[in-house]
Amino acid sequence: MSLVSVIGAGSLANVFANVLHDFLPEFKLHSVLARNQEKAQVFASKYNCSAVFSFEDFLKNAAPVVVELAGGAALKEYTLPILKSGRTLICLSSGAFTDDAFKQEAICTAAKNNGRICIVNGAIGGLDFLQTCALQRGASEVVIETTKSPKSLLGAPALEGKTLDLTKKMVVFEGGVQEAIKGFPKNINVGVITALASENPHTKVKIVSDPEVHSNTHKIIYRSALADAVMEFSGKPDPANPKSSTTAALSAAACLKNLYSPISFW
Ligand SMILES: NC(=O)C1=CN([C@@H]2O[C@H](COP(=O)(O)OP(=O)(O)OC[C@H]3O[C@@H](n4cnc5c(N)ncnc54)[C@H](O)[C@@H]3O)[C@@H](O)[C@H]2O)C=CC1
Ligand SMILES: O=C([O-])CC(=O)C(=O)O
Repeated sequence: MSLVSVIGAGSLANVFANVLHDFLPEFKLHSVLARNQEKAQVFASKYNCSAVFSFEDFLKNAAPVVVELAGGAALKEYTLPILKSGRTLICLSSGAFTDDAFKQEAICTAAKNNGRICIVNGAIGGLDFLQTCALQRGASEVVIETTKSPKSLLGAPALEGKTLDLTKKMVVFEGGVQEAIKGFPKNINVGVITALASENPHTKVKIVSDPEVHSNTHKIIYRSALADAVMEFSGKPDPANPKSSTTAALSAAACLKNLYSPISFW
């Protein structure tokens, strides 16, 4: 049985733990690092793992694979020490890697210490295709259009002081990935990973608020001399947190499964 530790005891961490418990009995949750003590105790007793509240204590005893399901700030704070300890870090809040200096330091730290960073597909798919095409570079266009209901977008820093029309479809953002993740840190990690996997820093992001939708939809348009693709992913918002699609947590579980499996799908 392989052990895994998680950072965060929120919506996606619970989905992840459930999937492990119900469908991947070859894995056992070892520990959870959390901020909210009450949530963490409930999580720890439900999934029979230990709850830890200090990162230093967590790192001393963490499993060889750590899964981040906590947010960009947490990922930035914990990535380097986790990699220095030679562990594998599976991460969801990959928007943190728009900071190029941080990304390069993480890669160097992983390389030096036999650590590993796995950026998962999260709420989308197709990172394999984008990375495959990036081997010959030169994408002429990469666009991601994300559509969510207003309640999935509310609370985003970019919307502060603005009125979001709760009755009409509207474009709430158009621009680059850097600006997008700053303005919508809990909504557009998928935009960052699209840009990273396609190695296209000019990836364009459009975010649409649509009161009529009941899914989080991400449409990726990729064009290059080598191949064109249109990929659209529509996932149900997690009932506990409508900002996040439930499949994002499943994607971390699938990544974990691939890490240990004699057969993997790339
Ligand atoms: N790549 C992707 O496709 C997606 C990525 N995400 C990322 O996953 C994150 C988690 O999503 P949810 O579970 O829905 O959010 P959530 O808000 O339900 O849960 C996050 C949990 O992490 C905890 N947390 C925050 N900072 C922490 C820290 N420094 N140490 C320990 N715990 C900490 C919070 O207390 C909270 O319980 C999102 O913030 C987002 O960055 C979410 C959806 C899709
Ligand atoms: O869950 C989703 O649909 C996408 C998301 O929040 C993100 O990429 O941050």
